[in-house]
Amino acid sequence: MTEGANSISKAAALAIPWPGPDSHKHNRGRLAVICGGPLQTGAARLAAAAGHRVGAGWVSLIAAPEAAVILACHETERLILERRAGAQLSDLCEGFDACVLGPAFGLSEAHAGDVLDLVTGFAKPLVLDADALTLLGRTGPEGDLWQAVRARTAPTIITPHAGEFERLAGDYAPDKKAEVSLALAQALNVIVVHKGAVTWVATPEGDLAFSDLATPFCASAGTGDVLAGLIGGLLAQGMAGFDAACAAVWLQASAANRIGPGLIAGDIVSALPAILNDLVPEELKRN
Ligand SMILES: NC(=O)C1=CN([C@@H]2O[C@H](COP(=O)(O)OP(=O)(O)OC[C@H]3O[C@@H](n4cnc5c(N)ncnc54)[C@H](O)[C@@H]3O)[C@@H](O)[C@H]2O)[C@@H](O)CC1
Ligand SMILES: Nc1ncnc2c1ncn2[C@@H]1O[C@H](COP(=O)(O)OP(=O)(O)O)[C@@H](O)[C@H]1O
Repeated sequence: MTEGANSISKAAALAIPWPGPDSHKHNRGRLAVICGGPLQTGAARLAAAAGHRVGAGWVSLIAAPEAAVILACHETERLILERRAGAQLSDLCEGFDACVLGPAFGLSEAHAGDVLDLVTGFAKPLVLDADALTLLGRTGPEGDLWQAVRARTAPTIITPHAGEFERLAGDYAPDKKAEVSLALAQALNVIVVHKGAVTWVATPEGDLAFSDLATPFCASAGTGDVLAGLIGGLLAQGMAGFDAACAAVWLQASAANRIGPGLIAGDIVSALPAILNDLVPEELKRN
């Protein structure tokens, strides 16, 4: 079944959108990243910074007041959107082109309700990662949330690591990673980015690609949050789901490889401009 799978190469990243003379911050893609509680803001900040670096022109972090104050102490370029009691995430995300939900979000019933609200009410491309996937695994195929994800018409990209994948689809043999990724993509009607030393990207239509490019120094907290943000940033700029996922996987691996030993997640974000400069059309290149 994996015979038709493509190895993700630089060509995937050459397809990313570039700004032109008519670009301004609001038409380069507006990305929303949903933040968790006040002690858990780092993961969303990593995702938001990655989405911003990869070209989204306007990136907002959406957080409850206690977390918004923490964000305000850290953020310079990202906008902070305070979520007052009773406000629905789907309402706050109106006007954004894509959204990332899950990194360090939380696992309570209220969080599960928020995930269901956004999955149902946000009709644009959505990246579900981390806690959003754990909550999805809890409801299982018969649950409201699973059914709501299946019913979405806008692209949904999920980015499970092996532990999160098992919560969604159960145990699998290591040599069946491609097959189980495709099966989950079909079962959930989503694009699956099944992370690890080999990362597989699978769609419900049967597209399949893989990357084994990334340094094992990627095995470090927050690197998956960066990947989720990269995908979100590319989706916000209008890239199709599978293309955005493949490009983000290549960019994350290439930026990480440029750092190597000592890598921590934020370094991937910092290494991106150099990687992008190697890809950008000549007239936009830094000299
Ligand atoms: N800067 C931050 O604030 C960060 C916050 N994070 C958040 O921390 C919370 C816990 O994240 P975890 O990723 O530990 O998720 P989980 O706590 O959901 O899963 C970890 C469990 O899964 C198992 N597992 C199996 N295969 C694994 C694999 N390939 N990679 C990771 N775990 C695997 C582990 O043994 C462990 O028991 C999430 O909310 C996450 O978003 C992380 O994203 C790291 C960075
Ligand atoms: N051994 C490895 N070799 C290459 N890449 C890895 C390895 N382990 C993890 N990664 C990559 O690092 C990232 C880790 O993501 P994840 O586990 O979700 O981290 P976090 O939740 O802390 O952000 C993924 O992109 C994954 O593909």
